[in-house]
Amino acid sequence: MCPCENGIAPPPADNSEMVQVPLNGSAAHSVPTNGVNGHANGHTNGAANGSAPQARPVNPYAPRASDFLSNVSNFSIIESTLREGEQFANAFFDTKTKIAIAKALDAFGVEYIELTSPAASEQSRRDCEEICKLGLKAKILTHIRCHMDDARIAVETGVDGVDVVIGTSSFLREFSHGKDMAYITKTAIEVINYVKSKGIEVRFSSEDSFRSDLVDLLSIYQTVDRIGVNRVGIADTVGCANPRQVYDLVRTLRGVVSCDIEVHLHNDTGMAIANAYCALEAGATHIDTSVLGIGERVGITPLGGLVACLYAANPEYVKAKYNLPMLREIENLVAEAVEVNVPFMNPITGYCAFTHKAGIHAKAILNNPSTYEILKPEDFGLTRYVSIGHRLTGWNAVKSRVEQLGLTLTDEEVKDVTAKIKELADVRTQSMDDVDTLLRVYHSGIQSGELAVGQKEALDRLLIKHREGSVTRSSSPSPTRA
Ligand SMILES: CC(=O)SCCNC(=O)CCNC(=O)[C@H](O)C(C)(C)COP(=O)(O)OP(=O)(O)OC[C@H]1O[C@@H](n2cnc3c(N)ncnc32)[C@H](O)[C@@H]1OP(=O)(O)O
Ligand SMILES: O=C(O)CCC(=O)C(=O)O
Ligand SMILES: [Zn+2]
Repeated sequence: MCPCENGIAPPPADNSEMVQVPLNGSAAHSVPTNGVNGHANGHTNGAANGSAPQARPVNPYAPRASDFLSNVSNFSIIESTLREGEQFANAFFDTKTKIAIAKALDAFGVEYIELTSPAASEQSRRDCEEICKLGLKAKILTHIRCHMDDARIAVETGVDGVDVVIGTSSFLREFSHGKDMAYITKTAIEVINYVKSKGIEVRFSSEDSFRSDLVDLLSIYQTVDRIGVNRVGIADTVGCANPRQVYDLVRTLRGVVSCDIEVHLHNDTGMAIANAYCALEAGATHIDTSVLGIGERVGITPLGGLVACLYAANPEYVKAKYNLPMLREIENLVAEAVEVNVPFMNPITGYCAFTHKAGIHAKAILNNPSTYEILKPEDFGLTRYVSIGHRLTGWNAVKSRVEQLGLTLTDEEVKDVTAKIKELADVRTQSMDDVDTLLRVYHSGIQSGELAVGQKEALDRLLIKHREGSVTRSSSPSPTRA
């Protein structure tokens, strides 16, 4: 079976159907670079496969030093699984689970953890206090309405900061809270001054920013900036924005306020990661995430996807900042808590994230993983796989398995046995055991002289004999980690 077919299961424990390929040595991972991003000292492996070393190619798309506004390599994550994530339809986090998630996020290294409003319920308030007492490295924030009642409750919980939000679009002004911009501004000033007077951080955010009037927005952001708010937030509450709109709004705001800029981006049209990236390029400083992106409707920028995207831009920066091998554990923890599976195509941790299948890919990957990988699995504590028991396989992938099994075949013989794999795989995908058995039977036939290249009937006879038990079976060794 194709490893991707059953999209929600993890890779088979015995690695059947896949070959693990070496991560070091001649297969060293390198990424073409212009020298600005973290792969500056990477090296291509032109010598692999016997060819001469090649000049390092320049990547015209890597971040440029001239992007003076860009914070792609200078940002903080506000992790909102315990706030926005609690708004996911399936979410119910008891205190123990909230603490486990908060500790895991802290160990991963997120800079902020945002918690549900203590005004939401008595238990929410108690949980907020509990998490504040854990002594985590991450700063603890809570998220409230722009209202003095909520602010008073929030500052009593022991949080390091309060995230204040109020809708500014005509939709929300008319159908949610019913307040005009003058009232919103007046209340925002009162709440911000109050929170500041308690000596903790305060952020002011306009909900539904992209459907709000630009003049209203800039005017209120400028006002709160002048009174010393720590951050202003832009929220794509309905997930309607595209990367260019995000870039433009953040870029404009960057010219208007001197405080930090946070973005909160919903994923209704699948833009949340791209939008977050563009926000950083335009000068945003803080990105809201949740594990697996959980939140209202289809949620917000996922932590893992954002990390993948920013790692691709600057691996060394992201590796130094976060404990990347923890990502899988955190996603599994949250997935279990909200009773979902990690999606098969999830960046980094998806079932097939590091599985290579087609023969053309497999050959190149075996020579140099950078050919078809922008993320190094080992940086995330994960392993690369090459799947070979299918009709898209190629002789180079098969040769690598032959060598892993310690068998000796000529290239011509490997091509011959590859043709047999394809013939069998035209009927059904071959498991790793099936492939290994075929390779062993083929090898012993060649050794004993019962078989030569191109003798299809002789090979079929040997396989039937093997199936009938007249050839001693030996079990396949599990592929070893290089
Ligand atoms: C886009 C977002 O995700 S914002 C964050 C959403 N988070 C939450 O809603 C937290 C969980 N919510 C709750 O527990 C409850 O909704 C509470 C405790 C906040 C309020 O509960 P209730 O008082 O029963 O009001 P209800 O939820 O029905 O309506 C929201 C009220 O807040 C007002 N409101 C809505 N947004 C805001 C805001 N940003 N700032 C100030 N007031 C607001 C509404 O006008 C409405 O007021 P009303 O009681 O005068 O009608
Ligand atoms: O507080 C914010 O910035 C965002 C609030 C929110 O969840 C949203 O607008 O979708
Ligand atoms: Zn949201």
